[in-house]
Amino acid sequence: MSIKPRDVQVLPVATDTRVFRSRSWARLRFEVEYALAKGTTANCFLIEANKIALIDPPGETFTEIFLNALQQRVDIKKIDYVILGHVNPNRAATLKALFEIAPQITFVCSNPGAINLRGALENADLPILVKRGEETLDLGKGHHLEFIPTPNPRYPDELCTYDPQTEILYTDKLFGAHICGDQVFDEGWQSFLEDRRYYFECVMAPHARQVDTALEKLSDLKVRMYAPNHGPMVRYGLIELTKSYREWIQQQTNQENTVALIYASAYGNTATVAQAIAHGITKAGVRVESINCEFADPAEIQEAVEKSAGFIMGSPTLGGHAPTPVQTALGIVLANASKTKLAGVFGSYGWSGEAIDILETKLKDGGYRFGFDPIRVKFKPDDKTIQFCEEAGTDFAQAIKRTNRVRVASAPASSLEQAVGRILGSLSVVTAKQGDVSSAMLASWISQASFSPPGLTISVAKDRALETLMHTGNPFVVNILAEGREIRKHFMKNYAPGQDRFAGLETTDAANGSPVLMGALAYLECTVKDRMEVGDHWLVYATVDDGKVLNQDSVTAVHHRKSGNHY
Ligand SMILES: Cc1cc2nc3c(=O)[nH]c(=O)nc-3n(C[C@H](O)[C@H](O)[C@H](O)COP(=O)(O)O)c2cc1C
Repeated sequence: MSIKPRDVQVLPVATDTRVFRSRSWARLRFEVEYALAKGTTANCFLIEANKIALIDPPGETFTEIFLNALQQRVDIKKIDYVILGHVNPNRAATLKALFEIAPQITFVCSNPGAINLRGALENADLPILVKRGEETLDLGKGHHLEFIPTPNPRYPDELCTYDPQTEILYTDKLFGAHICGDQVFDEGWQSFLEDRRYYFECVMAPHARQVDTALEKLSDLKVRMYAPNHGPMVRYGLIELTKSYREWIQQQTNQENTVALIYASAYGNTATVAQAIAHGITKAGVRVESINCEFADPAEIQEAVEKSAGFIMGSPTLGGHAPTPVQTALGIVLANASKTKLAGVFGSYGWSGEAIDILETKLKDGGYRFGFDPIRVKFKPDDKTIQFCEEAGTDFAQAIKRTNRVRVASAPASSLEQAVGRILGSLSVVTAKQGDVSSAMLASWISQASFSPPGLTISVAKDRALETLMHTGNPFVVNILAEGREIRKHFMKNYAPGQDRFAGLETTDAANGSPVLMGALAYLECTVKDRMEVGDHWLVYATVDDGKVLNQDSVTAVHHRKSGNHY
């Protein structure tokens, strides 16, 4: 497959305002938020009034092409301000290059942002205007900018910027999506909702409480457009997306069980692992309360731990130790978390990883049970590790739900459940593979849905590992089983996170790359066209692109059930 090269798309979007969309058509990074592999855009905005301001230059993957594109539109030496919605080490290369060309620049960011920026640029004397929420910045011609700090544990320095002249709210991470394309705005916004939802689940759901506070702060502004860091600008679907965000937050806060995810990360690797674990937890219907040890006060950590059904601690190893804020948090956890709470440990390290050992030993000595074995990730995780972490998170959440479920074990199936149980479905194994990541799931809720084009629907429980590979555009294979128990038994097992689902089975790759089970009766090569949220499942509609009967003599395995409340 040929992929277009990275480029920068430039377009005027409002009075005196232009967007620079640095585009990557391929997956940009191995982080769970990029897992749908639709590429992304890093959006930067230029306001040219009496003073010139640049908002959110892109990360180092784009430094060169971005600066070239910028130089063609504006004299970089005349830029007065660079406003930063958040500062991360990845942006440092571009900021350094900009500052070298244009030493007249004054940076504008939040207070925690200023600390990060001085560190990232290794320059204690950087000219920085700190915005705490009260101060404005007048660029002239009506662009009298306002600033709204919207901190959260992942981005404690997040700062939104509002321009009353254009009524654009520059939202940084809020309202983004990782999609690449030519569309600058969100006309036909419904088609972006699935990607925005996925982005929300990965980036926002683990700190839903803080996102709620941010929306509250922003709700008084008269906004015509959201200008997020990634994906299309939000103009047409602004009201609906804001409403959806509120609903998605509500879904999180309504969950019965919470896991406290307590971590620190100096360079972002441990945070990436945390995000993958968090996604695995939230997709299983358990809420995550993220705590960044560096920015949380002891009372906040104590309260989160006391309220949660389990806790997971993560730390990088720096100089053979866990950073001091992690050690302090560990002390608070040991003093306040009852022994019945399920525990977990993870961390990114370089060569020895002592911090992970310290967390493991102290919690073990403290008498806690572990929901998964300590996860040790060398430097940056790859996509297999991300999958592993996500599945470990799901297992952790399921263990918590099992422990806390009020058992109504002997309640007989109601007549409705018994009747629903009489619906028959052929028994199949759905398989999918993208890059190095593959998964499989036994499925009986599959129906033919259309004839032209040939299409089917599959119901996938939200906490299934396979669910991540079943988004719009993804290929997969339905392996229809013959009568007999062998393959069925293979896939009925409980799999450990990241475990190869296909070990010991004869498989081949279909044309779309997904595994075909040679022992199946027939297989269908499919592409996901749409998905709909139906209670605790996703209903996936897919077209069948190709298929083959592998065994003419057997009959289709059928799944007989006694109740519609069980598989
Ligand atoms: C100053 C410094 C000291 C480090 N010391 C150790 C160490 O003692 N042992 C180790 O295993 N890794 C060490 N590392 C590697 C980090 O643990 C590794 O880069 C990790 O990915 C950082 O995680 P983070 O991105 O979440 O901060 C060190 C890295 C730095 C920059």
